[in-house]
Amino acid sequence: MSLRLDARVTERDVDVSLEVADGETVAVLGPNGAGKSTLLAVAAGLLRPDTGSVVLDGVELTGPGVWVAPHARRIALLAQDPLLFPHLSSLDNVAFGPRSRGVRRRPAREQARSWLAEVGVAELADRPPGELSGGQAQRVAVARALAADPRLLLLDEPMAALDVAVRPALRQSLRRVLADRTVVLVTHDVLDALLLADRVVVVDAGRVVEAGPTAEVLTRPRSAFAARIAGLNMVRGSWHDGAVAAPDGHVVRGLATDPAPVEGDEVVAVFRPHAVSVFREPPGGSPRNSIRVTVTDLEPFGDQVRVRATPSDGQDLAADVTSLSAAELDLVPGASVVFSIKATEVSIYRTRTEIQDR
Ligand SMILES: Nc1ncnc2c1ncn2[C@@H]1O[C@H](COP(=O)(O)OP(=O)(O)OP(=O)(O)O)[C@@H](O)[C@H]1O
Repeated sequence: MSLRLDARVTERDVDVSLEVADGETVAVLGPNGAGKSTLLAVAAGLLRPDTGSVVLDGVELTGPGVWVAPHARRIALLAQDPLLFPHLSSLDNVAFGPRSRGVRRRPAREQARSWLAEVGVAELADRPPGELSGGQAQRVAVARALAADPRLLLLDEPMAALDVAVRPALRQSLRRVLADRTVVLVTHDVLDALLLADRVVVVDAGRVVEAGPTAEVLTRPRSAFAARIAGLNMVRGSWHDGAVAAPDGHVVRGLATDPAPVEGDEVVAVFRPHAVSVFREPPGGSPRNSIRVTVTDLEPFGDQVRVRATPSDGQDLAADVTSLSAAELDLVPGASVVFSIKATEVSIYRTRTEIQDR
C-alpha cells in the first residue's frame, strides 16, 4: 500500500509532505518538537489537519470533506508505551485484532500464536502484560499490531522506552517483520534508520528539511540535524574469516549482531566518527582495525575537527579529533594517515537485502 500525506497544522506550525511507496519503510528523524508525532497522528486519523490529505493505496482517508475514522483505516500505530489490555493474556491481546475483524476464536488464537512466535515471545502467550518486561511487552505489542493485518504500520519510537541492552534484539525482530511492509518509523536512533529503513526523511521545526536513501543521508547529511546525529562510518564488504573484507582488501573486525553472518554474506561495519583515532603510522601491537586513508577535508565544530578521508576503495570515512591533535598530526587535505578503530566500537550487520532474501 502506498501512502501520500500532505498536512498543515497551523496551531503546531507543522507543514509536511511524505510519500511512502508500497512495501517501503521510511524513517522520520528530527529533534524534539519537530512534528514527527503530529505527522503520525494525521496519518492515523487522530488529528485532522487544517488543510491537506492522507491517501492510502489511492483512496483518500483525510481530505476536504473526507474523513475516515481511525478504526476504519486499517492503520496500526504503535507508540513507545505498548498499551496492552491489562486484563488479557499476551495471546488474547494479539488475538484481539483478528477477533474484531470477525475471525472466529480458535483461528484467531492460532494466528496470535504464530505472530508471538514471529517476534520471539511464543512462550509468553499465557502471561498478562503486568508480568512482562518492557522489551517483552513491546514485542507483544508489535505482534498485536501485525495481527490486525494493517495496511500501514506507524511506529513511534518503538525502542525509546527500552534499555539499550535489549534494543538490538528487538531491532533484529523488527527488521524481519518490517521487510516488505509499508511502514513509517519515527526514531531518534540512527541505527534504527540504518537497519530498518529504505529512506529517511528529516523533519525540523515542522518542515521536511532533507529526504533520501538512508545510507546517503546518514553518510552525507545536508541538514544540520542529520549532520549532528549521523555521519556514521560504514564499510561495506563480504563476511570472510570472521571479519568484513572490503573490496580494496582492508579488513574490519567488530561485534557481529544476531543473526550472525555466514561466510560470503554481504555485510556492513558501522562505527561513529568519535570512535576513530588518527595516526600518521599504524599503531603497533594493538588489536585495532587500521585503515590507510587520504585526508580530503577538515571541518571544525566546537573544539573538535571532523576529518574526512578516503581509503583506496573510495568508501569515505570520518574521524572526530580534537583541534589540538589535528594540529599535532599536521592534518591537511592530501595527507596520508591511518584511521584506527577498536573492534569493540564496531558493529557488524548483514545488509537488508541479505536478510530479506532468507
Ligand atoms: N496536543 C498538542 N496540542 C498542541 N500542540 C501540540 C500538541 N502536541 C504537540 N504539539 C506541538 O506541536 C509541535 C510538534 O510536536 P510533535 O509532538 O509532533 O513533535 P515530535 O517531533 O514528535 O517531538 P518528540 O521527538 O519530542 O516526540 C510542537 O511544537 C509541539 O509543542
